[in-house]
Amino acid sequence: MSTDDASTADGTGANGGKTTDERSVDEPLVRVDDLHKYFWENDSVFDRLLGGEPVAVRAVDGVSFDVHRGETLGLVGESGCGKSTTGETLLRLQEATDGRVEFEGRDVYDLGGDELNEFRREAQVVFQDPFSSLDPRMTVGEIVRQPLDVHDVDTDAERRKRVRDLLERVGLSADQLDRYPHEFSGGQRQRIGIARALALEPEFLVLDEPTSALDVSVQAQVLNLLEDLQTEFDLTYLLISHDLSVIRHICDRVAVMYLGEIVEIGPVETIFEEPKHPYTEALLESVPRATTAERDRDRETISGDVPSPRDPPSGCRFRTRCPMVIPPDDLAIDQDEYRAIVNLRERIERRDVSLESLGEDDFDAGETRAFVTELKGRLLESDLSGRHEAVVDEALAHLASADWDAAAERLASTYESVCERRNPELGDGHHPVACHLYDDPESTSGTDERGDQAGPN
Ligand SMILES: Nc1ncnc2c1ncn2[C@@H]1O[C@H](COP(=O)(O)OP(=O)(O)OP(=O)(O)O)[C@@H](O)[C@H]1O
Repeated sequence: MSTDDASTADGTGANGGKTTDERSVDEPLVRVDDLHKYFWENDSVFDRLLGGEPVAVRAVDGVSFDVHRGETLGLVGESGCGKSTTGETLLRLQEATDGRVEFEGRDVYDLGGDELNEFRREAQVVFQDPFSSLDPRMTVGEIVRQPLDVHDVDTDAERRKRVRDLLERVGLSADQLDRYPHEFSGGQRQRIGIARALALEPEFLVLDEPTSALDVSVQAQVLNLLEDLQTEFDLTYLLISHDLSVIRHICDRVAVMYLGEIVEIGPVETIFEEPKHPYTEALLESVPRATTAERDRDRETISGDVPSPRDPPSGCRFRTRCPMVIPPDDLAIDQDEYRAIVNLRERIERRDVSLESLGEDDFDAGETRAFVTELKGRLLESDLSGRHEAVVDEALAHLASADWDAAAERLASTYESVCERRNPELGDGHHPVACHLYDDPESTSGTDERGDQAGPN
């Protein structure tokens, strides 16, 4: 958690004559602006034989946020939504595809020479897996000392003293310097990883799932250690986690990520008590409940899988799983019925409906009716109300002649949602959310329709 006093020891003078306190108010330590990281994949033999264009995996697709001095910003979301790639790209461990990252006001991607070295000292990372991130052939002393050697910091004797101090500070004994990683438990190894990250006295740490490989009993100890170190060394954290209880324990603010984008950001208590985005609500709903009374309530999970970042849905990326997708203005329909028709539409658009056993082509009118009734029974769990049943019947009748496009168009013409046409913007302020449920009708009425955005090349 941030401390009230986020100032550093150097006092006044730097940065245009502002004191560090003034800087802490108006200038974030890290500023991420429209960051993109695409991985280009064209690796399968098939792809090469067909000579197809490489397909971008849009791991991070236009992410913007600030990290203020002394705070812990959490980055949360399901596996594969781009959290680690965001952390690694902003540290310049991966090359960005597009966008800008500033650290203390300087563009990280423009740094070279001494300035880059300094950034490498100031911004460090602690990885998830303390078993694979420590070199098994090095002693613990060598591991913690390595960054000091690489950056040629201090004299030999000072380095040795610093390593001993660091080990003690993270709760290990300086007598354990000559031992190897395999001689330590998971929690102790993570403490070694933290000591190594602190060796160069950084200002900023990316903590990438720092406790998720640890036993639950050890997790809280490591989180408490991270909190203590933050206060003692004026550290700023970006904490990446899929675990909401970890986020709640340690973060000041939370950014919620879905499929390469940030969908909501705000103070931790606000996000937990008054979530706005249906994805945030669904994430919170899917957390196991602490009390028996809470456990008795139905626990909802988020339906379906995260779509592929190679081909994300148009418009709002969560719309394919969203329990609150917005029907057209002129359509009176309840959400369950709308969701059933939206799902049916998607299957038809993907041609993911088996028609084989129903026969194909050359139906007469009576047979077409029977075809539609049979197909509807297979595809929909419950009956639709009058008007909607008629539209769905018309659409399914096109499938009797395997006219997939006509079926999809019939449904699109009645049921197309704003959620698929436009990608909602996150906006600014204390608690912004990227969801059309929160659109201001005045300001969005003239907005460009942006479906599947082209993104950077
Ligand atoms: N080197 C790579 N090449 C191709 N695709 C990649 C690469 N690294 C990550 N990805 C893809 O980018 C997307 C985002 O991955 P990332 O690891 O950043 O997600 P995450 O939210 O951190 O998930 P997790 O918690 O599982 O690590 C995933 O679809 C992943 O498969």
